Amino acid sequence: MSRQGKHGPERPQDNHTELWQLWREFAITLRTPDYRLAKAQDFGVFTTGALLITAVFVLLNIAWDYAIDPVNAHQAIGHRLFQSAAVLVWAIATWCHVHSWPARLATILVPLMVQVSFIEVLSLLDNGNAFGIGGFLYFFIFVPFLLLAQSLRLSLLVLALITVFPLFAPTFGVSADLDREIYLAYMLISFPPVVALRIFFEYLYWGLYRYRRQIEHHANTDGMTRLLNRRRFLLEGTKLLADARHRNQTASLVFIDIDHFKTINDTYGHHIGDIAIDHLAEIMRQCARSGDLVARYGGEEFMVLLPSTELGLAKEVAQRLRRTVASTPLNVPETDVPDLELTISAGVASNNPQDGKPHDIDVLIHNADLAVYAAKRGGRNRVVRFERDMNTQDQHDSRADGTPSSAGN
Ligand SMILES: Nc1nc2c(ncn2[C@@H]2O[C@H](COP(=O)(O)OP(=O)(O)OP(=O)(O)O)[C@@H](O)[C@H]2O)c(=O)[nH]1
Repeated sequence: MSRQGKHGPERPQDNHTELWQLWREFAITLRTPDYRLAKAQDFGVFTTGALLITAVFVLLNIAWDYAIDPVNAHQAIGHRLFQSAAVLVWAIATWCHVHSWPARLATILVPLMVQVSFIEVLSLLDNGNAFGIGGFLYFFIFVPFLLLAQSLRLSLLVLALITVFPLFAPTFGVSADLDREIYLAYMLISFPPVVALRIFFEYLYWGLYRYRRQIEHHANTDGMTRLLNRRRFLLEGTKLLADARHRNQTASLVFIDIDHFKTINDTYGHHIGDIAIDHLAEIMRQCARSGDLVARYGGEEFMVLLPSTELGLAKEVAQRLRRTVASTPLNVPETDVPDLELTISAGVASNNPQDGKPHDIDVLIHNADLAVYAAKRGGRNRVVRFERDMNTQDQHDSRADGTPSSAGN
C-alpha cells in the first residue's frame, strides 16, 4: 500500500517527461537535413503525381461550370486553363527539387493563385456563389495531400493562408460575395481536423523514419563493439578508396588481430573474451581520427582505414595503437580475473595511386592480411608493413601445402 502510494504519483510525471522528450525529439528531427531529404525522396514522386492529377482535375471542372451555368461557363474556361497550368508549374518545380526555393514558392503561391482564379470563376457564373463554399471546402481538404513532401511548418502556413485568404480577398479587388459567417463556420469546423491530420501524418512518418534509422544502424554496426561491421566497412571502404583515387591521394589500411585470443577464451571463458574485444574496440575508437573508418571485421580482427595517409605514417599510427593496447591492461571488476595484458599484431598496406595500379578494398585487405601473418610469424605484438614479395611468398606457401591463397580473409 505504502509502496504503491510512493510510486503512484511518480508515474504520471514520468509519462509527462517521456511525452515531452518524445515531442522534443520529434520537433528536433523534423529540422534535420537527413529527415527532410528522406521525406523528399519518399514523397517527391507521390506529390508530383498528386499535383498532375490535380491539374487534370482542375481542367475537368469545366464540366462542373457548365452544369452550374451553361450560358456563362465558356467565360471560365480561361481561368480553368490558368489554374491547371499553375498546378502544372508547381508539379514541375516539385519534381525538380522538393526543397528548392522555386518549389517552395510555388507551394505558397499556386494555392493562393488558384483561389483568386476560383473566386473569379464563381463571380462569372450564375449561382456560382451558392456552390462556392463547397468548392473552397473541397480544395481545402485536398491540399494537405499536395503538401506531404514539404516541411510541416510550410504545410501549416499554406493551410492557414488558404483558410483566411478568401475572407480578405475583397481587399485585393476579387470578391466572391461569400457569406462570410457561413464560410467562417465551415472553416472553423474543418481547419482543426485538417491541421491535426497533417500533424498526425508527420508524426506517423517520423515513427517510420526512426524505425528505419534503427534498422539501418543495426545492419551497419557490430552489436558488441558498436564499431562498423564488415558489410558496412566494405561499402564505406570502397567509397573512400574511390575518392582517394579521384584525388590522387594515398589511403592506408591497418589490419589488427588480437594475439593468443583463443587462450583468453579457453582460460577465462567467452564472456571475458567478449569484454576484451570491447576493450580493444574502445581503444581504437579513441585513437582514431574523425575521418578514419574503424571496423570490427570478424571475431578478433579489426580494420582501421586511414584516408590521406602514406604507408609510413600508417605504420606509425599502428605502432601507437599497439603500444596503447600493450600499456592498457584489461581490468574486469568484481571477478577473479587478473589484469589482462593484451597485445595485438598489425599489418599495414596502402593503396598507392602513384605506382599506377590503385588497389581496391579486397586487394588492400589481402595485402594487410599477409602483413599480419608476417607479424604473427615474427613473434606477435608487432606491426609489419606489406612488401611485394609477401605475395610471392604467399603463392609459394599455397602451392607447397596445396591450399588456396588467403585472399579476402
Ligand atoms: N569471446 C569471443 N571469442 C571469439 C569471438 N569471435 C571469435 N572468437 C574466438 O577467437 C579465437 C581466435 O583464435 P585464433 O584464430 O586461433 O587466434 P589466436 O588464439 O588469437 O592466435 P593468434 O592469432 O595466432 O595469436 C577463436 O577461439 C574464436 O572462437 C567473439 O566474438 N567472442
